[in-house]
Amino acid sequence: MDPNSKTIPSSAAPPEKNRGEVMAEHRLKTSVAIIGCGDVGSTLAYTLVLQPICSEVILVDPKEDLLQAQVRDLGDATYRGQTGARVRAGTHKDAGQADIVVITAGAKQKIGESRLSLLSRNLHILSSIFQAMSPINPNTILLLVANPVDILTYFARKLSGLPESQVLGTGTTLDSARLRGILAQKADVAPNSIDAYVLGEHGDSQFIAWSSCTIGTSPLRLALPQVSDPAFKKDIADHTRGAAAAIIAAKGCTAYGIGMVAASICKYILFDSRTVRPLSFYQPELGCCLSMPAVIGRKGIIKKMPIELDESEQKNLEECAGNLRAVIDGAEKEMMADEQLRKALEADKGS
Ligand SMILES: NC(=O)C1=CN([C@@H]2O[C@H](COP(=O)(O)OP(=O)(O)OC[C@H]3O[C@@H](n4cnc5c(N)ncnc54)[C@H](O)[C@@H]3O)[C@@H](O)[C@H]2O)C=CC1
Ligand SMILES: CC(=O)C(=O)O
Repeated sequence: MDPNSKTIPSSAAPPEKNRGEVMAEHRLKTSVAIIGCGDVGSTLAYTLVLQPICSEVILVDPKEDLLQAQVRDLGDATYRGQTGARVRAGTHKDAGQADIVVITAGAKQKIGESRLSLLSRNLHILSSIFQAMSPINPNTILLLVANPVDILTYFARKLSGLPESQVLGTGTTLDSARLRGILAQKADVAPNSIDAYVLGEHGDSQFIAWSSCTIGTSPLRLALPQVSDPAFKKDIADHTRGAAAAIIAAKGCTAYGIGMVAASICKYILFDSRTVRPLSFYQPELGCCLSMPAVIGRKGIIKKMPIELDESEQKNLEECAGNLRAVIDGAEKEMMADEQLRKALEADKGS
């Protein structure tokens, strides 16, 4: 062989790629579809295009003028091309082929309204979305954001026909971020030095897993002795549970917190990062979807992470599951009375 030749001999094995190269190549081809580009969907899209998370963001919304305007505005934010992400409008069918489909479509709470009051409206929207996306990419990961997120995650699992591990809701990740924020203020440390979870419903029956909270490696009772006072714990829990209502009362929606939470979950999935977060996913022993700590990766929920709950937290969990189960039972009856929803549910039973 000519020693000066630059041609690679055909028998040479291609050089092995390291994990970074594999992930970079993978990132070149990854798409996140966002169904619903109102306040939450557009904030999520903005958060995604500012970080190197995916190569393409597909927006879907029946409000054509809003959709085109969001795509143009977000496109303007990508002009420097630092992350390489592109934004485009798509149909529900296009979205169903994406690597991740994030569902933010639906009604939102008005002042004083609870998340559960949105159920009937948002269940109809959810069912129509799955009909329009069908046939969905069997490897897609579905991330539910629209409320009531635990109940919609439960029905998305049924309506999509996807494996349980591929259907998850943002759940109490946002509530846990709020909890870490307030505990960080009280303890005068950075929020990322705190490990503290809100579990159960992303809603009124949520509870804090106090017994497992730590700051650094210190149990909370050592790092923040005020937690021995029940009134202090109640204030923290009320502050965390009431955060959404307080923000909505003043500005009409919450968007930045959930935008960051949902974008981070997309990143954990696409980077196969195996990060632990409290996500809403199906709990067979409880018969509903609610948030428990889980390991997230490229295939969705990789596994449930065990957590020790004390007696009162275990009671909270069971009460929370009982409430959610009662709402699911009521919604299933409503679905059976509604022709379109009944067909969607029966199609799932037949598959
Ligand atoms: N899980 C969480 O932590 C959070 C959940 N949310 C929930 O997210 C949802 C969206 O909130 P916002 O963006 O503020 O509401 P929004 O009203 O600003 O936007 C909703 C969008 O969904 C669109 N939409 C309706 N039907 C659709 C369909 N079939 N396909 C595609 N798009 C459709 C609407 O046209 C609208 O543009 C609400 O249910 C809200 O409660 C909001 C914040 C946090
Ligand atoms: C709206 C909502 O669910 C939240 O901000 O927690």
